[in-house]
Amino acid sequence: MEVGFLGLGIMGKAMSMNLLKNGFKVTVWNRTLSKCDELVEHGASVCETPAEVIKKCKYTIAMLSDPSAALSVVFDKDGVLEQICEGKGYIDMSTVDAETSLKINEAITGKGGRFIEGPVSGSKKPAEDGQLIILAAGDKALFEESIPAFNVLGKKSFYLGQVGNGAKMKLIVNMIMGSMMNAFSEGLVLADKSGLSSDTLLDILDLGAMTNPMFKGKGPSMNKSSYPPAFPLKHQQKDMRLALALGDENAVSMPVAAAANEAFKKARSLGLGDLDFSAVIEAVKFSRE
Ligand SMILES: NC(=O)C1=CN([C@@H]2O[C@H](COP(=O)(O)OP(=O)(O)OC[C@H]3O[C@@H](n4cnc5c(N)ncnc54)[C@H](OP(=O)(O)O)[C@@H]3O)[C@@H](O)[C@H]2O)C=CC1
Ligand SMILES: O=CCCC(=O)O
Repeated sequence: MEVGFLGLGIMGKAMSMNLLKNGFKVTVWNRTLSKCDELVEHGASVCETPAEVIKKCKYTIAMLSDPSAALSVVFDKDGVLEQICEGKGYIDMSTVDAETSLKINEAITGKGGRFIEGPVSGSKKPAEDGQLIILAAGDKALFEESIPAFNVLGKKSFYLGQVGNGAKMKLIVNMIMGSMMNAFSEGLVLADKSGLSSDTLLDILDLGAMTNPMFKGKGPSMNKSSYPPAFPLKHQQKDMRLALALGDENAVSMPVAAAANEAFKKARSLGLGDLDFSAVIEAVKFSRE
């Protein structure tokens, strides 16, 4: 199976590498073209524009930073829309809001192409290991045709119905994650400021009802003030912002998520946006100094 891949950031690079290792022919494009070099060394072909990738491949996956990037790659000059047509499928796995996904769906299907959204849960390591959780929605036949690729990229693929449902589900999952990360950060800082060992706190949490891979995976490095980016903080704040907008639309009061969003905004204003989202603990420390 031959696939195109647009966007080689932390996730896109790991996902496209995984497809290559599992026997897929992959044609890549990235805005900063030099980021394609490593993939080419592993057997990928490269194109200079998204339109060229779409022209070459029956199926193209995108993994881009945010709504504005997802829209620009489709609608701008040399973008996806210039070559999408009947017989071609576009699979956007970026985390965006439902409105963005619906706009892209309308444009793609208006040209005779097929579209699904497929945002993912899971970060850099699950992407490298093919252990993502795929939250797909849209054209059912395209979803089924994408299963061989999804089985390489992920451990489970959900089909959630109409376009927009995947985006909404993903934002809800990440809203919960961002709120949890804030509560966790406050606990670690409070333990430390109260004269307790935050490493011991991790051991205690790990033995009880709140044990989870996020606390277990990120806690030790947070206690060392180390935040190598797996999931960039700026993207987590984007997801909180989009989830809060979904709350607005549905008149759901979400004070916990709103407070978490403020902490992520504070962390961005401190210049921490490109670090891992666990760096939000620095905003908690800052507010207590
Ligand atoms: N990292 C993670 O753990 C996870 C991330 N996600 C989501 O996946 C998506 C990608 O995340 P991640 O790989 O971490 O992000 P990165 O910031 O590492 O990569 C972002 C990608 O988007 C491209 N891009 C940004 N703006 C534009 C634009 N205007 N036009 C074209 N391309 C653009 C970048 O290109 P360039 O290299 O030129 O800057 C890069 O390829 C995001 O939506 C994120 O929320 C979902 C699950 C987990
Ligand atoms: O969107 C990013 C999700 C990160 C994760 O699920 O660990």
